Amino acid sequence: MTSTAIAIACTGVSVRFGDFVALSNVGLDVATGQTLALIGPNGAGKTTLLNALSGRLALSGGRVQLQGRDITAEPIHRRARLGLGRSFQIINIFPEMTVLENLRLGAQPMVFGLQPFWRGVQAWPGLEARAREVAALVGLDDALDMPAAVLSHGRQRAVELGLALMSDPPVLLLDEPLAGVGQAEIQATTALIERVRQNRTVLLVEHNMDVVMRVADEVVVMMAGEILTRGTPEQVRADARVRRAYLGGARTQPAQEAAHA
Ligand SMILES: Nc1ncnc2c1ncn2[C@@H]1O[C@H](COP(=O)(O)OP(=O)(O)OP(=O)(O)O)[C@@H](O)[C@H]1O
Repeated sequence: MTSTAIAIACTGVSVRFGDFVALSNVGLDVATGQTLALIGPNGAGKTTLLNALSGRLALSGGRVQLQGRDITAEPIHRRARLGLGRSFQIINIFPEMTVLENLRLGAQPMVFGLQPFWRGVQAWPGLEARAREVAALVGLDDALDMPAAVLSHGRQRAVELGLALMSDPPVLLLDEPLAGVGQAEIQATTALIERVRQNRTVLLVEHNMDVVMRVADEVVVMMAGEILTRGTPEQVRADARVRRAYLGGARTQPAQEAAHA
C-alpha cells in the first residue's frame, strides 16, 4: 500500500494530562474511502484520539499524517484546509442563528487564508450555493431559514454534520453523531451518516453498536488509552476480550491483560 492509500494515520501517539496518560503509544491508519469505527468503554481515549488527530490537543509524543503528509506541527485550521473535517460530541452550532447562517460558518476553513480576514466568510462567492447543496445533502433544505434552536435534536445533529461538510473534506472525524438523538430519529441519523460517508474517509466514534455494525468497514477497540484490537465488525463482536473490556469498565481493567491476551 502506498502512503496515499492511507487517508489518515498516526504512530506512537501519546497524550498526557498532567500525570495521567490518556493515550499511550497509539498507532492507527485509516485507508482512503474506509469507514472505521472507534469503540471502547467510557474514558478509553476515543475523543482524545480525535482531538490529537484534528490538532485540538498537543501530543506528548508521536506523529500524525494526512494523505501522506506529516501534519503533526500543523494547527487546527491548517489541518482543516488540508482536508480534515470534524464534528463534535456536543452539538456545536449557534441555536439562535438559522440553518443557512450556521452552514455558512462551516465554510470558514475554505476561506481562511484565501482572502483578507476582514472580508469574512460571507464574501466568499460560492458560499450560498454550497450551503444550499449541503442542506440538501443532510436533509435540511426545508429548514434553511429556521433558527437551529427550533429543530429536533436529530436535525440539529444534521446541522452539525452539515457544518463539517461545507468544505467537502475528504477525511471526516465524527464524534458520537448519535449522542442525544432519540430513538425515533436514530434511523434517519444513521441514514445520514451512511450518505455522508460516501466518497470520503470517515473515522467514527460511536457507542451505538447496531449503527457501528451497519456503517463500519472495520472497528478499532480502545481501552485505557491503548488499542485493544482491530477487525471486521463480526470479528470484533465475537472477541471475548472486547466483551470483557466493556464489562470491566473504562480504567478499572488492567491494560496489560488486554495487550497480552
Ligand atoms: N482535558 C482533559 N484534562 C484531564 N483529563 C482529561 C481531559 N480530557 C480527557 N481526559 C481524560 O482522559 C480520559 C479519556 O477521555 P476521552 O474523552 O478521550 O474518553 P472517551 O473514550 O472518548 O470516553 P466517552 O466514551 O465517555 O466519550 C478520561 O479519563 C478523561 O477523563
